[in-house]
Amino acid sequence: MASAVNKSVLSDVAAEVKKYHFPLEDVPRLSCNDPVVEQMIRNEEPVILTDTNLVAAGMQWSPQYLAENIGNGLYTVYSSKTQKFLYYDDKKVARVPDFSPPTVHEDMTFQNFLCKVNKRKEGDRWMYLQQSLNDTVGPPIVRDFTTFNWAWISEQQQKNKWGALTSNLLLVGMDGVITPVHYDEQQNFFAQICGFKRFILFDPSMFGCLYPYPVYHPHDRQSQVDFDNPDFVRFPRAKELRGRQAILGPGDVLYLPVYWWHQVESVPGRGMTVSVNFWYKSAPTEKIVYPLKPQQKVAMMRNIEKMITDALNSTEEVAPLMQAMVLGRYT
Ligand SMILES: O=C(O)C(=O)C[C@H](CCCc1ccccc1)C(=O)O
Ligand SMILES: [Zn+2]
Repeated sequence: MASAVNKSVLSDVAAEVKKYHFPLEDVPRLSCNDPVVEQMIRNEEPVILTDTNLVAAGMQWSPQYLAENIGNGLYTVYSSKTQKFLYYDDKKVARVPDFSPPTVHEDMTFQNFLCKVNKRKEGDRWMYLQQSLNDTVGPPIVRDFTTFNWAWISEQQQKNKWGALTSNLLLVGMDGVITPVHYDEQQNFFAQICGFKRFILFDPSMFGCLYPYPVYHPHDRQSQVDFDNPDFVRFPRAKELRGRQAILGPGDVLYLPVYWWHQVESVPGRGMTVSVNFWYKSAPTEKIVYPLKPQQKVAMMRNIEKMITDALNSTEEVAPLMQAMVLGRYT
């Protein structure tokens, strides 16, 4: 089945995207009927699926269509002085005294968001609407939502023993916006509807090269490494990074396995992007099998960090204690 996005457009987009200091290999683009796909999802390997028809009627969700049909509910719109939208957890801001949020978010109607985007001038803040779909959306959107390919995605959920669908995040970005490299703790089927998104992916074993913020920090799960200006003094192992790239066009779906690092770029010059993700709780670990998977080691490190921080009841004492435990003893 011909993939919805044609190959020559994809190679044009591939030539346009930014180059970074690390090598990238292409993520395979396969039909969801290809038997290899089932194995890749089972093995938690990223793969682009070209013909799931996952969002079905949602393929008509252009920014204009959404403005006309989504109703007058309020949506969370992030704005940033730069193209980067480094996510932060509001609930953890209090614990880091001099934390200055890199973005601000404001609730507004979809129509107001689109109006602000259309009249934005050079030098104005960049804007990115990121909102979980809920029942406040207008009836046409609810109807489109029911046409999603729930049979197919529920089959993936069951076959891989994933937990519940936790949310569908609606993402509407100006072209050029970037979500810097981070990992999530959920399985993700990411559906691209409008425009082109370039994913840079790193497998979970690269945790040591990406230097995530402390777990208690508002930027928990985000890397401290700035790909546009990597500080190889503070983060020397960033030099060892080797990644994968997935360029998604309208109709493409990326299977993004839990704990896999990803940076998401709305390709400049290719129009506003509209995407919907499907976040699922990951399968519970039934039986511990050795050697442990990198994902399990990341989960362990997170638990240990939380335990030590809570037990010390102070963030300043975490590093000295862990250094005393390891330096000169295990290194
Ligand atoms: O679907 C995913 O996982 C993505 O990262 C998609 C990404 C926006 C996600 C925003 C976000 C980042 C961290 C925590 C919660 C929300 C994009 O498409 O720009
Ligand atoms: Zn993410």
